[in-house]
Parts: sequence; C-alpha cells; structure tokens
Amino acid sequence: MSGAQRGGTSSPAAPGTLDIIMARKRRELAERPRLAPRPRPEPRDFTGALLRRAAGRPVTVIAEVKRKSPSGGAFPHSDVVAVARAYEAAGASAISVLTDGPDFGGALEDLVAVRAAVSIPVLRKDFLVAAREVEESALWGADAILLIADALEDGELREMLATAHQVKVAALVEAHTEAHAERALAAGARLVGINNRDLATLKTDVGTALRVMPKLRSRSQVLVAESGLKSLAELRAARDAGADAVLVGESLLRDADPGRALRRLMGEDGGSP
Ligand SMILES: O=C(O)c1ccccc1NCC(=O)[C@H](O)[C@H](O)COP(=O)(O)O
Repeated sequence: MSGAQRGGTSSPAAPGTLDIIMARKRRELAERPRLAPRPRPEPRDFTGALLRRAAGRPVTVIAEVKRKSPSGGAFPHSDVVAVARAYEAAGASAISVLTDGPDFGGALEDLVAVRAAVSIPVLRKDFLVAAREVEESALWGADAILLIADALEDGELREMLATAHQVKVAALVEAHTEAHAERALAAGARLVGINNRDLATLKTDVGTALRVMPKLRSRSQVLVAESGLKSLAELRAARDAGADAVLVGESLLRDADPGRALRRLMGEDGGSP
C-alpha cells in the first residue's frame, strides 16, 4: 500500500520511510529461498501475558530491544540479550525484538538468543510481507509477530492472520490511523496496536493512541499503545483510553540502565496506579 493510497488521493506522493522499507522487504523476500525448517520451541502465551497486569501497575509493558532505528539513530546498548534479561527482571510482560538488519541492526538470531535468555513471550518485530514469513517466525521461536496494517493489502492481512492462527503464533496488528485499525479488525485481528509514530514521516504524537483506542476498545481483545512513551503519566493516560499494554523502546534504551528505566516508567517509585 503506497503513500498515495494511504492518503486516499490519486495524485502521486513521495514514498515515506515505511514504503521504502516495505519495498526492500518485498525484494529481499523474492530473492531468498525459504528458511530451513528447525525444531520449534513450545509457544508462550503472549495474549495472556499482556492481560495479566500486576497490582500497582497501570498497564503491562512490552519492552523493546533494538540497536538503532531510522528516527532514533544508534542506541547505547548493543547486547540485546543483556537488555532483555534486565527488562524481564524489572517486570516486563513480553520482549519485542527487532529482527530487521539494515534499519534496526537486528537479526533472527537475536530473536533466538533473547528467547533462550528469558522466560516471558517474545514478539518478532519486523516488516513481514508474506504468510511464509509468519511460518518461519514461528519456527524461529516467535511467540508473536507484528503485522503493519498500513503497509499490507486486505488480502495479505487476512492470509497472514490465518497463517498465524494455524501455526499458533499471536499476531499484533498495528495501525497508525482509525481507518487502518478498522481494516485490521475487519481482517480478523484480535490484538490491535495503535502506533503513535507515523511510519511515513516518523513524526510521533503520543495523543494518537489516546484518540483512536476508545473507538476500538469494545471490539479488541487486547489494545496496545505504541511508540514515544516516556513517563508514568503517559502510561496512565494510555490505560484510561483503553490500553491493556504499551510497547516501549527508545525511552528505556536511552538510559544507561534500561531495567531501572523500566521500573521507573511503571511507577515502581511508590506512586499510585
Ligand atoms: O522507530 C522508527 O524510526 C521506525 C521507522 C520506520 C518503521 C518503524 C519504526 N519504528 C517501529 C516502532 O514504531 C517502534 O519500534 C516501537 O513502537 C517502539 O517505539 P519507541 O518506544 O518510540 O522506541
């Protein structure tokens, strides 16, 4: 789905960052053979983990590991396994692992290593474009995958969701706008993420999820507010707008101690939930 289609006009639009990444992903997939099968570890319950909120915390947290990002540049922690362990010790409910190499410095091997190092569910965060990658993600140990509604056609979304269901991997379907979130629900998504970051322009507005989530609450099993979250007040606002969980990376990864940063974010300083 191109930038022009996203804008709903017929005039040509310059491709945004997401369009450029998705075009690269489609090329890479067309050029590589199917990954060799491997024994799959027993899946962990991603949905259940996001819905089991500890007393005193406003929401559950999916804490993200990545070495760099297009909007944030390089992060000061290259050992993603050590960071994931620190997140788990601090009370993260799940870990999001960026497996894209060129833009995020990740690899599928990071997913395997992180999953072996923690006992909570692991989300494969990448820019998946085909059902075959959903199967591969499951074999490489993903308990959940991310699908980006803004970048996938309805048919692709449906097929990838059906495959996720078949191979028993949870699918978090992300959207930036209400219209794409409605497409996600119509395609059968039960776990919906609202990304505060516009992946075309990389502008982030933490009010985005607050505006969109109340319209989806009654029809989503799990609602996740994503990107740009930095404070306990923002987590409380996300909860009040209907979020079960938040997905947080950069504000934790900028801290010298990402585990401590996560505790602070969740209000482990004695504040009320
Ligand atoms: O973050 C980017 O620069 C980016 C660019 C292009 C596509 C996706 C991108 N990020 C994905 C995400 O939205 C975040 O990794 C995730 O939601 C965590 O956000 P943050 O807490 O702001 O690191």
